[in-house]
Amino acid sequence: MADTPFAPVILGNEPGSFPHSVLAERHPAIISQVRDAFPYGPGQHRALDELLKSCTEGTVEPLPADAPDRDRWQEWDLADHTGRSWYDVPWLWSESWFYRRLLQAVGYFGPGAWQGVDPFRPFKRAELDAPETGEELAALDGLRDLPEEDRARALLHGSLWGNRADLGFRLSAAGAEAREPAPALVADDSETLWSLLPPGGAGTLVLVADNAGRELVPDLLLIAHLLTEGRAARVVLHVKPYPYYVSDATTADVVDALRRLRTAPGAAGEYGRALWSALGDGRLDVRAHPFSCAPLPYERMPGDLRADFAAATLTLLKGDLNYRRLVGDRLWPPTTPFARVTEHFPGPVGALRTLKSDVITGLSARTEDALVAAEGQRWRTDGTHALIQVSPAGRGASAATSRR
Ligand SMILES: O=P(O)(O)OC[C@@]1(O)O[C@H](CO)[C@@H](O)[C@@H]1O
Repeated sequence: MADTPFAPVILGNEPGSFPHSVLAERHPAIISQVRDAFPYGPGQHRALDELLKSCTEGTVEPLPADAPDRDRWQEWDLADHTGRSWYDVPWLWSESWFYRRLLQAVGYFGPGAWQGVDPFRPFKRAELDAPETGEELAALDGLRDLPEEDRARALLHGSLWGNRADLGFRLSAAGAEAREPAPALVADDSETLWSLLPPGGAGTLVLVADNAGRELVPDLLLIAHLLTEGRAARVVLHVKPYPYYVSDATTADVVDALRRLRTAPGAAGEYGRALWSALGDGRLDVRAHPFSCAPLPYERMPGDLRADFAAATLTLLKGDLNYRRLVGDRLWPPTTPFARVTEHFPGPVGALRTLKSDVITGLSARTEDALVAAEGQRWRTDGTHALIQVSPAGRGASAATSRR
């Protein structure tokens, strides 16, 4: 990134800042929610107590010698951060570390009876079963008679705004759901997006999912539309290999959402059944790559994942965390071009995100000025603004074109 301005990596050590509040308040709140949701035994309670102490006033500790992912975390900078306060290492890193340690505390990685029991499952299930989800699905019937472009646009916006449904975010942004979203996007490259996914195109879309439940459902509906209308011949859906950031989608969550969709009445049920058969014949594929839970920016992705993204016509990343990982978790000047900070990406890439952390790029000076004049800096984190950003040419794009 030759002439990209210097931008500091975000740490969590500034009291009063959003990252600090996540470490000092959100993580302890998550521990107590998880503790209340399961009949854990004394060993798990002890481990949760230790985690609470470590994450609020302790330092990063090594993983046990028999941890199955020890080598991976060594590659992911664990040795560099061991012994340092959680607040003094990159915020992106300490957040991922928190979820890794929480799963360890409740026995998720086993061995033992609690192996594989998702500590966030009750919260995710409650969302999927909520009456609002049924209402959103029923509303799909109203789209039936619209021209294809209008349905595509409505489903794209459904997927975008679905990103407000983030359970971790709601823990610390009280009233976030109740606040009205701002309808105008702070950046909107949707024309470029649609030019990469034209009707009758034979391309592959990679969609990197974010939250389960009320975000994953509209993501799946968008995918169903793209496949059934021939805007994508194939879709690869990337999810998390283990529970993460409370509501992030895993394969089990995809299955839950598909079962919910398949049995819904009307258009939603049709979409659900179309997705079910697309999985059966390989037009839709689900992947859960270990790097999806890595505490690192995508710039450091491993070769096999890079190859997956390079082979896609377009990779769309959902949500705030994926955005931070895509552009780098740094305090960029907001007018830094999105295309420049995503140059490292191996192919065309886009972001669908509601703004829930300080990181932002690709704004016009006019948009930034208007946001600051109206709201100070609150627009960055309160989840009421959204963007669609697309860069049609990552570094590997020319090489990948021949494969598309
Ligand atoms: O990725 P998502 O679900 O859109 O948002 C994740 C999030 O809630 O978690 C981080 C703070 O913990 C922020 O980046 C963001 O607010």
